[in-house]
Amino acid sequence: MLRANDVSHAYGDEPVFRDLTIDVDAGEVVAVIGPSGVGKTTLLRTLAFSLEPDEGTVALDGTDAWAVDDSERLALRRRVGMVFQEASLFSGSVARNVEYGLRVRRSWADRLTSALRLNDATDAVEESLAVVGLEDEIDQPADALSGGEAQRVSFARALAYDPDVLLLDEPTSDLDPRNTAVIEEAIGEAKSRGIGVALATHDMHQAERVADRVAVLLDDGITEVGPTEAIFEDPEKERTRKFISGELVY
Ligand SMILES: Nc1ncnc2c1ncn2[C@@H]1O[C@H](COP(=O)(O)OP(=O)(O)OP(=O)(O)O)[C@@H](O)[C@H]1O
Repeated sequence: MLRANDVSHAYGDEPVFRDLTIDVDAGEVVAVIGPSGVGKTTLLRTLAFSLEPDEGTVALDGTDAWAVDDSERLALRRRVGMVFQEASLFSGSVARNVEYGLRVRRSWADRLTSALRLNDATDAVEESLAVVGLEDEIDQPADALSGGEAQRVSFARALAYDPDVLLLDEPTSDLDPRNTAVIEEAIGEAKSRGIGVALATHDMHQAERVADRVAVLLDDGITEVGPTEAIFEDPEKERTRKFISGELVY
C-alpha cells in the first residue's frame, strides 16, 4: 500500500541511504531498527511525503507522490498520521487536542455539514481516547498531563484522524513501561483497524513484541527485511545477526 522504491537521500554531500526499498501493507506493523543517526527519521519523513527523495519513488496505493501536483500530494499526506518522540500538544482540553487531528483532515466542506458529522467527531474523539485509556481525562487541560499521558493523547489524535498509514518515530523512547505498554496495545488496535504502521524504534524487544516484519537499517540502506521471527531467530545475513546480538558496535 505504502511503498518507497529505490529511494536515495543525502543532506548536502552526506548520503543517508541509497537505493532503499520498503513497503507497508494495510493492517501490518513494520518496525525499522538501526543505530542512532542511521536515517530512521529521514526514512519516515520520506514515507510521509514530506521529504522528496533525491532518487526513487514513494507511492501510496500506486500513486507516486512526487509525480503528482501539490494538491494531490497534500491529499496523500492527509492519509498518513504521525507520532513523534515528543508529544506536541497545545494548551486547551484533551478533547480539543484530539479533535484537531480530525479538523486538519477534513475539508471545509466537510466541516460545514450536519450535526451528524459533529456527533461522529465526538464519537471518534471518545473512542480514540478509550484506546489509550484516557477517556476519563477528556475534559482535562492538556497542560496537566504527565509526559506519558501527553504521548498517549498524541497517539489518540493520530488515530482519530483515521489514517491509512501511521508513522511512529520512536514514540515510546521517553516513556516508562506502563505508558509504553499502552502505546504498544494501541499499535495493535491500529493494526486491527487495517491501518498500516511503520515504527522506528531503538528498542529491539519492542520490535519483537509488536512488528509483523522488521527492516534492519544499517550503514546506508536496509541490510535485511523479513518476518520478525526470522530476523531475530535466523537472519539471512551475518551483519544482521551481529547487529541483533549487539556484536556490531556503532
Ligand atoms: N536536516 C538535516 N540536515 C543535515 N543533516 C541531517 C538533517 N537531518 C538529519 N541529518 C543527518 O542525517 C543522518 C540521519 O539522521 P536521522 O535523524 O534520519 O537518523 P535516525 O536514525 O532517526 O537517528 P536517531 O535514532 O538518533 O533519531 C544523521 O547523520 C543526521 O545528523
